[in-house]
Amino acid sequence: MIVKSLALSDFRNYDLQELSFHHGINIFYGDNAQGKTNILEGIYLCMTNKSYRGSHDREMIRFGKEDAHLRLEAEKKGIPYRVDMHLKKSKTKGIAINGVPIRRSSELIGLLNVVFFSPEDLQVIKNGPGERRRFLDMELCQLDKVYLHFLTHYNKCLTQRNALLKEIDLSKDAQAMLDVWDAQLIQHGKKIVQLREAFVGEIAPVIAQIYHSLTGGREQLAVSYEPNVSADRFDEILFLNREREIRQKTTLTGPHRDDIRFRVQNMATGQTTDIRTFGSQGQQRSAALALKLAEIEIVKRKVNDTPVLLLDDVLSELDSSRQNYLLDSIHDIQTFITCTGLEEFVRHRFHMDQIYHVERGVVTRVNSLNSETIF
Ligand SMILES: Nc1ncnc2c1ncn2[C@@H]1O[C@H](COP(=O)(O)OP(=O)(O)OP(=O)(O)O)[C@@H](O)[C@H]1O
Repeated sequence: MIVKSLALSDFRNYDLQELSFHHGINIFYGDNAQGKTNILEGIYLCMTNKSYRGSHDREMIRFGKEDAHLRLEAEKKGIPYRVDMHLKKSKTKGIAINGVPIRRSSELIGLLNVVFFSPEDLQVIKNGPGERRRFLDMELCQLDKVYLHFLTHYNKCLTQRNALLKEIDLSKDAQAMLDVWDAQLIQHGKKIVQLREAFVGEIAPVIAQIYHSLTGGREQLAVSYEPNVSADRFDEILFLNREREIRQKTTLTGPHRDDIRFRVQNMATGQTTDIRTFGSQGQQRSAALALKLAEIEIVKRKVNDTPVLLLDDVLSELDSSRQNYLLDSIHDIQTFITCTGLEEFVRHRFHMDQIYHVERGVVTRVNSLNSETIF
């Protein structure tokens, strides 16, 4: 799929900006804090209803304004889509798809497919399990509406159950209320565990294959799902943990405590290491890159079309062999890259289809490169 255009008004540091894009590689370059990431954020927001940075709607509205408007035109499998978004300071945003307002924002999710890659994603292996769960959730929600449904209900239920645990005594009435929440937690939690298990099972061999070629066959990566509790034993373990949860006033059992394990085997020595805690920075970065590239592959398989790729300042964080690997892998995908300068692109002869210069919330198309633009 491709994003054809984006129009922003009063979004972040943009007053009015209209942009059309190339179906290949689009580069946004400029100094720090000029508005490059804001463009990617606008694209991502229109495609997923969420800010990749986790910002609230009101934070994305231009300082001093009450509303922001975004319009994105895309094409998926030859079918055109238009997303209009109206962000409001103190009300929920309005969204229309092809001119028709939607009642629930979940209707937008999964319609268009995007993969975002930022320097923070390179930390996903070494950071805490919350980041790895976030990866699972973001992927699964885009690919599976059923997952989104279970996750939303599970999270609501978890919040209610934790609120009850904060107040609960051991009286019969309170325990009966807990039983009600437990039944729902189990019902939705089991589905989440099963869907995560299937997803990791599918993505693991793809990650392994990419990692293998990234390391020139020297290392093998095994990725596995590490559920806090298996779907079969959820009821039993939740019941066993009840007293402890009442004492600690929080839910200790369930997929909100899951993780993904990354183990690397050195082919020469046979030694296996859990790279979440013992990996070198290089191993953790290669695994994170493999994870992102596998994400693209899985979207391609499931949707039968390529996702759009957003690379936010990520190339400068990779060494040249990983840069080359990444850029070689994405030749058939519409890509948006932000960077502070073009020097590296020119030096390594990386392919660029359209270049934009970003300065103080104004984007201009660069039609020819000269030494002034590059250095
Ligand atoms: N709601 C807002 N209203 C107006 N300006 C904003 C708003 N939110 C952020 N900004 C401005 O946007 C700019 C940051 O933009 P952005 O994050 O896109 O930078 P960037 O060009 O990607 O920089 P870097 O290379 O440092 O990542 C800052 O100048 C910031 O003050």
